[in-house]
Amino acid sequence: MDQLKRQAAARALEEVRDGMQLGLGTGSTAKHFVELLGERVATGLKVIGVPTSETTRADAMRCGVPLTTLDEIDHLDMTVDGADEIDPDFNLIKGGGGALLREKIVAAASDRMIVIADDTKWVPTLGKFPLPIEVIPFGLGATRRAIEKAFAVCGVSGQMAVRKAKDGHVFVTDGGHWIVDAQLGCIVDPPGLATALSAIPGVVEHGLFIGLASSAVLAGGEGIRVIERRKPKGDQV
Ligand SMILES: O=C(CO)[C@H](O)[C@H](O)COP(=O)(O)O
Repeated sequence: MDQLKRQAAARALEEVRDGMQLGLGTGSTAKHFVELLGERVATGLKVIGVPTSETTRADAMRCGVPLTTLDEIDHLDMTVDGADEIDPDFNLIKGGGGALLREKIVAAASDRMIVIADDTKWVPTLGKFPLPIEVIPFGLGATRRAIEKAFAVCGVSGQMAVRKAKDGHVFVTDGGHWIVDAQLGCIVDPPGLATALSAIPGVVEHGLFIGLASSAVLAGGEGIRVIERRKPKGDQV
C-alpha cells in the first residue's frame, strides 16, 4: 500500500513546474510527495511550499523544500494532498490526520488541488470513513446537539466520539481545537451536510471538501489512473 501511495505522489510530481507555489498536504501519501519534491529541489527545481500542518512543515524542512505562508504570497498554483475518501463527484472526506482546517484553507487558496491516494480511497458514496469535525472545546455539549440536528436534517445519523491521541489524551489540532469523528456510514448529500455543519457556531471546520479537488491520482494494482473533475473549481463549501 505504501508503494502505491508513493507511485501516486510521483505521478503528481510530474505536474510540478519550475517557479510554482505549492500547497503541501498532510498524511502518509502527502509525505511521499514532499520527499520526492525535496529530491527535485536538491537537483535544481525552484518551488516554494505552504505546509498544511506542523508535521508537514517539519518534513518539508528536513527534505529541503523552501517554505512560505499565505500571508507572504497571495495564491498557490497547486496543492497536492491525500484524502480519506473520494467520491465520483470529487467530494472528499479529509482529516484522518487531523489537519483538515489548514488543509482546507490551503486548498481553497489554490488554483488546483490534486488528490493523491491508493485506489481504495475511491468510493461510490462517502461516509464509511468517520467524518472528522473540528470543534471548539467550549460548549461542546451544545455543539454536539447542534451537529445531531444537522445530521437529522440531512438524513444521516451515527455515533460521535471525541478523537483521542495515541497516549489516550484528547487529540488537539495544530489550531488548538478538538475533533469529533462521526460514524455516518453513508452520506447521501455531502454538499448539503457541509453547508449545515458550517453554520454551527462551535464547528470550526469539517472534513467534507466540496468543489475543491480538481483531479485525483489513484494508484492501484493495475497501475495509475488520473481522473479529472469536469466541473470548474469554485462551488466549495
Ligand atoms: O486528510 C488528511 C490529514 O488530515 C490526509 O490527507 C488523509 O487522512 C489521508 O491520509 P493518508 O495519506 O495517510 O492515507
